[in-house]
Amino acid sequence: MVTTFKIAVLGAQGVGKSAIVRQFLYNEFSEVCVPTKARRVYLPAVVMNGHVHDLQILDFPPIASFPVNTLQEWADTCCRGLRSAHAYILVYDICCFDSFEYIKTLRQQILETRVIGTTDTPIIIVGNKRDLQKGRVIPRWNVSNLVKKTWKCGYIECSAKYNWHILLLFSELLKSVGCARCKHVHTAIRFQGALRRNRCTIM
Ligand SMILES: Nc1nc2c(ncn2[C@@H]2O[C@H](COP(=O)(O)OP(=O)(O)OP(=O)(O)O)[C@@H](O)[C@H]2O)c(=O)[nH]1
Repeated sequence: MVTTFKIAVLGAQGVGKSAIVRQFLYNEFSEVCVPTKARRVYLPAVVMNGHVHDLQILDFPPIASFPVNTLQEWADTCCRGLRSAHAYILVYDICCFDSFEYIKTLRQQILETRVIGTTDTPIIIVGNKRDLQKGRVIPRWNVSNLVKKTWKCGYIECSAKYNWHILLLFSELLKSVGCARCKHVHTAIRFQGALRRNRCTIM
């Protein structure tokens, strides 16, 4: 049986959302900053412990706010598919305080506006640009403590530039989505590079 997991990647402008997704899917990184103008949809598949899982990764441009209802979601083409995601990756730049404030607000909006019964949708907080950690603005311990203990969310720091912890991020996410057969997902997901690349489409 093939299961599809819909993953929404959100964050302020320039924090590295697209870089994370592209590093995960294509093992590539670009220093060039190309702002995301419209929502991009990638449809890769991952093989985990011998089972194929379809992923729908949605790379969103920065959004003004999380849509409060389906009507608002559909009125804004950039937001489509946001409310029905199975998991959220909220990315901030460890060198930019405002980008952390942005995801803080977004997380609160997600919790307040998601439909009843879906409040257990996993949210993973990602501190990107770990390679620039000399410019870190909030101590790692403080963020990690807040995110894990108070928010009860996963916390991972990564560097899309150096492909550091990118695989870990997606494997942790899939585990938290509740993929029952994914106990050893970290090893198995390494095969993702050989996946159906032709099915990765940018819409
Ligand atoms: N040093 C460093 N630079 C990064 C990293 N990830 C992304 N960047 C750079 O940050 C800039 C923005 O990256 P994007 O992936 O376009 O960021 P984004 O969040 O998708 O941006 P928008 O779509 O405009 O919101 C680019 O110049 C990237 O090269 C990282 O891990 N380390």
